[in-house]
Amino acid sequence: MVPREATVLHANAQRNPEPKMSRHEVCLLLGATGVGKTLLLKRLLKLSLQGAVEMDSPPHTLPTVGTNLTDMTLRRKKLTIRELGGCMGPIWPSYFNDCSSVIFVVDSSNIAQVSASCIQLLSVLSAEPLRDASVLIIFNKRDVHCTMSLVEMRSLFRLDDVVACAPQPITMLEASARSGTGLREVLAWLESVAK
Ligand SMILES: Nc1nc2c(ncn2[C@@H]2O[C@H](COP(=O)(O)OP(=O)(O)OP(=O)(O)O)[C@@H](O)[C@H]2O)c(=O)[nH]1
Ligand SMILES: [Mg+2]
Repeated sequence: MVPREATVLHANAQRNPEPKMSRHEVCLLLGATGVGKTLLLKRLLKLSLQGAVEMDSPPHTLPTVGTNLTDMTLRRKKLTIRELGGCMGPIWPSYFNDCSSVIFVVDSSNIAQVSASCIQLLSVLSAEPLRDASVLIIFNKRDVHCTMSLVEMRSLFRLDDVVACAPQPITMLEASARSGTGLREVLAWLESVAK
């Protein structure tokens, strides 16, 4: 049996949606399997707590089967980040109602997966409950060699048109959850959406 990340599994989320979370703002962390969401979350939490992260060997992660909730306090504002495992893709929309922001992670080193991720991104951006959400697209794994440049990816997948047509305010960032590049910018974006 495949070991799994310790998560809260809501397999019946469509039939029995969770009660509304009134605690804090919720930011959804979405993206295909293996793009680096859990590692990113671990790094961001450490960075928010310690102000710096030692980028030695990255902590081990396992595929998230279910959801992974992390509370953060950013400049005295509370934010809950809810990672939805890539394998949960078909039921992501069950979680769209109670969030105010979305981070969508793309593995920019996996060119075969990028086009599928862009299609997934389009369906997220066109979801009615997310109409007013702030959106951050992270091109992760920029530490891996031989990846396409962000300019090439934007042009190949017409990302500038996608962003221009979307109703949401969208920010795009390059990052590496492994090396730490771009994580401060991600944290600054989270601070801007936390209330
Ligand atoms: N080189 C490199 N590897 C990364 C980076 N981010 C994550 N990884 C690795 O990618 C693998 C998958 O990372 P996870 O964080 O578990 O991926 P995930 O998006 O949470 O996957 P699911 O939970 O299955 O949806 C792990 O081996 C990570 O160490 C990065 O920026 N660079
Ligand atoms: Mg995960």
